[in-house]
Amino acid sequence: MHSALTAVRLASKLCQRVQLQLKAGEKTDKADESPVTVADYGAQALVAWSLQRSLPNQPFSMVAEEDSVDLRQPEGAGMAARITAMVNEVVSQEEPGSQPLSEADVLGLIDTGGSEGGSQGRHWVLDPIDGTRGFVGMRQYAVCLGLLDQGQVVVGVLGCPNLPGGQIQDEDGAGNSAAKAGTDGVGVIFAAQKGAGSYAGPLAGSAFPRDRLQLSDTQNFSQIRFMESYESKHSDFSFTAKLAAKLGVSRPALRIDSQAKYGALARGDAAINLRFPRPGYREKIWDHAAGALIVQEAGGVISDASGAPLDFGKGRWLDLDRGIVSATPAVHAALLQAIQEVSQSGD
Ligand SMILES: Nc1ncnc2c1ncn2[C@@H]1O[C@H](COP(=O)(O)O)[C@@H](OP(=O)(O)O)[C@H]1O
Ligand SMILES: [Mg+2]
Ligand SMILES: [Mg+2]
Ligand SMILES: [Mg+2]
Repeated sequence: MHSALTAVRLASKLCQRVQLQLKAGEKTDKADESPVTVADYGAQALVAWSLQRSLPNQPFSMVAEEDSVDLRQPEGAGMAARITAMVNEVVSQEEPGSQPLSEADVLGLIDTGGSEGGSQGRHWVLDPIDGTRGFVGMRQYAVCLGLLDQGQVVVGVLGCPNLPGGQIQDEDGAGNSAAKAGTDGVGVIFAAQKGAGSYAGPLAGSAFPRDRLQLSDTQNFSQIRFMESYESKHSDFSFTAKLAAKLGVSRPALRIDSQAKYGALARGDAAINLRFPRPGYREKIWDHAAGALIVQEAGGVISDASGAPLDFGKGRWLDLDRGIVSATPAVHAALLQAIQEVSQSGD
């Protein structure tokens, strides 16, 4: 757990620096049109560096989102050099006097994330920046690190540099309008260990997060609200609006990027998190592993749209029925019923 916290904090530091100085040329679009920035790559390299340094005698396997293929093309050379410089900036602060990493070292660290994962052994699961669109748009994003042991998530850590330390009261408080990293009270780290609970605390510093998160269940649907992606292309907002109406939830949706939603759910900012991608979209394990444990250890429930638990031991992807829903227990049960009814009504 200590190694995971350290790795996430280092990567978050790099992301915060880059978000403040983002330049248009440093963003490229991947084949699926999702963006990737120097910070995604840099954060992935730093997490791999930090974990290997903290745990030198353990076999290292990591399932992570990014790889160095584009950086090894001639067009990627400038970006690779800049990533190397940024990673070295953080490494030299962490380990003064150390030999700087070469570009080949950094590309090699990024590529340690190519593991297939699975139901055997231990594998780190990393999304170096979840919510890259939010990161580029100066909104929410999260550095997400999980540990799989025999196919089960046993550790989950989320670094959320732009998340307010207190509960989000309204949409504006969600930090959607501007990055406020470094401002007083902004920047939260969430951590969970299987069987040992979920905790939140300040991202800054190095203290173990101390606030134990325990969800209180409710059936009062007129008071609760739900969360969903900020990006309409990531989830079907018309379906979620029907679900909310069916449940009697009348408050407007809280739309924020990334797994910061899972942290926000675990601490009670909202009672439901809904995600219904277009048909055919395949969910990746790094988009949910860390957040799922944080929700469960706080007393929440997460499943696919038919109620089946998420299986993180099947490789890099999740196999599931339509969407992913998480909520407090009674609300989750009502939600599954509402999903059936709204789906059957066909309108
Ligand atoms: N068309 C699509 N439908 C659903 N999810 C998508 C998508 N395109 C990208 N995503 C995923 O949605 C994640 C962000 O989730 P959210 O909408 O909650 O912010 C992205 O993570 P990355 O930003 O790590 O690539 C990406 O994996
Ligand atoms: Mg991405
Ligand atoms: Mg992601
Ligand atoms: Mg990502």
